[in-house]
Amino acid sequence: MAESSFNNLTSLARALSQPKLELPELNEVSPTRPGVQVHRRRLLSSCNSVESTNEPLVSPSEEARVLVINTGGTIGMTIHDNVLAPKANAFVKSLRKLPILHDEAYAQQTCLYDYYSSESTLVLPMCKDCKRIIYTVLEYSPLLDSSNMTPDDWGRIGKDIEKNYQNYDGFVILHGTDTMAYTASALSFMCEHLGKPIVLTGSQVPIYEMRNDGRGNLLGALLIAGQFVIPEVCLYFYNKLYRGNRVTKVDAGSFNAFSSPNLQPLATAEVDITINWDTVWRSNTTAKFQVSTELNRNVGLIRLFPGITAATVRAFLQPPMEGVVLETYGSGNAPDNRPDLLEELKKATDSGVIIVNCTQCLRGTVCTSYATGKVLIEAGLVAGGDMTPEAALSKLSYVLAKKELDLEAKKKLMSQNLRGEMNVDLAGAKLCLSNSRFIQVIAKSLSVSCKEELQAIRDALTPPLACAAAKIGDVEALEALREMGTNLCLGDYDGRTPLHVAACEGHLKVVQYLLRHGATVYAKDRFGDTPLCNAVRFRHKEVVKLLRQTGAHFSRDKLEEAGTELCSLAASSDLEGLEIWSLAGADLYKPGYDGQTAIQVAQDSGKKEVVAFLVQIMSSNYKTVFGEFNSCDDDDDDEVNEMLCVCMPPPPG
Ligand SMILES: NC(=O)C[C@H](N)C(=O)O
Repeated sequence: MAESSFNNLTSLARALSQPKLELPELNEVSPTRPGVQVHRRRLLSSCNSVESTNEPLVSPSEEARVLVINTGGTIGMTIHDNVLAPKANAFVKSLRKLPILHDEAYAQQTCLYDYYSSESTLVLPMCKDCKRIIYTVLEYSPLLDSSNMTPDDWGRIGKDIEKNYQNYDGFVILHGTDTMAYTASALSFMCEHLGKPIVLTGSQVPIYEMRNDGRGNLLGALLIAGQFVIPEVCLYFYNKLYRGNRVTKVDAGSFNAFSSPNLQPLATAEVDITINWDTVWRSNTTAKFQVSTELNRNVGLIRLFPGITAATVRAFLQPPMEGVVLETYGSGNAPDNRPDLLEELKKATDSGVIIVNCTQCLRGTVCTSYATGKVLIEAGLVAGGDMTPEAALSKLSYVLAKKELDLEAKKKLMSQNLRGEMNVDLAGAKLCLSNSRFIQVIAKSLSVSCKEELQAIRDALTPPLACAAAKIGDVEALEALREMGTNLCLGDYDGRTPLHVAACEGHLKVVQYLLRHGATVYAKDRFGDTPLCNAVRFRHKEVVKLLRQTGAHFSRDKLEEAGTELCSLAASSDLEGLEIWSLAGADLYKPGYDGQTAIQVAQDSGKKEVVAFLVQIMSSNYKTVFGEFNSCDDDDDDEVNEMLCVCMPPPPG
């Protein structure tokens, strides 16, 4: 494998040295953004209360938006009758007074509250990279101690994320710590084809107290959700970002309350925030994000202990029980001298109950090294690998709710890795690029000795190599790079990913390949552009369609500026441009900076073919949204006419 990958890379290197081949030109693929943010600028200029500060105003392309869903937990609790309980409607007010969590001067200067029409929208002070993170807090009522949470609450969170998915770059869920590992695990399964970060956090001491861990946890979660495209449900606590379905609460009294025993953290927030990109889950889909709130409640956890009676096990496994996590000893062992117990387990699995074998140990995996483990396979249990009991339970709940699957298919899903919750490939650990000859040869010629330097070379070299392969449409080279462990969602020095480059070039096959192998449609380069913006700019219709199908969308600011862009395309009779903007999701009814819509511009300048073209797209968009209308039906005709009246200017006089 190493040899063939090396050969591929050699041919890639050879291809790169051919004179006819052009390396990606930054100017070509990184358009500037004329006419940006007209709407926000208008608001800014109408804002009278601008106080001058020394800080430069940040254009909205350098802003990220995060939705904070506050479900409760200690972070927002106060003491009543000597006990801690959640306090409603106090959280945002208190954040406003904390300069590390809200920059009031910037909010006033940029008319933040007017623009987002929300008093619950706040803004962090400027980040190191001059980025602003704007966050809106959605507070649930009632706020809950997480001991009171149920799967209904998980469903509510999931639905709120789904509803707001397009409007935010990331999501932070404030949650009590007691059941946070369960919620994080459940959300990780419920969120299908996730492309943006969802970060759960909370605290051990309320944010209102002088010494607390809430401020640091919230700040860290916001910085991660706003700055990095980590397409996972994560949990941030005490300077570490974990995969949500790998954590467990291990300490009731420490700020360091969580542990991820079988997977290293996804990121650490020390002097710098360092993301461990090799561990971050990579999306591999061309499907849109959706939340599945169907969960099966007939599931449970039972912990084996010496002397457990068969009667206890039998009672637990009675209908309506459909799925059970059995917490076993060590590497998945149970007594093999207890036929009564094994018989109860066998009876249950024969009658269709799925029983998953998870270890009681904090660290390690279930395997069949012992006779005492083998008996459980014979009893029909599914091996849970290194899953936490929290993850196994919520996975059961999610999988059992899939009505379209039969029992065998459900069991198979339980033993597969769905969201990085288990490691099923411990034996065949992948060849890592830092071990490959290619990198080693370069490292040697640069006299690199230590692992960190080798990694730095790998991280600097592989994204541009992947971008170069994307530029020439070379899927084979990309495959070779991937097989050697390259993370294809990483960007080059300008944050431009192979997907950006393939979108510019219109290489549909490469785009398809990348989307199935870890690329994210939400990657923004240093100019704030996504692959969708690039595909629109270079007019690659099929790529635009595929990116849209995968859930790509314009940002709020881009949608604002679309009106002006559409008017100028209409004025220059650019039908192709109008079509591609419409395919990319621009609203053809959106007025430009002077209040005119594209169709009005075309009408005023006598461009009949443009008017006809726009009417045609608008009516076919209308049919897609509202279904085919029957021309014999007067009511439907009225609806279409009404629609056309809206987009047409009023008759003269
Ligand atoms: N630290 C906490 O948040 C504990 C609290 N009882 C909760 O889970 O809501």
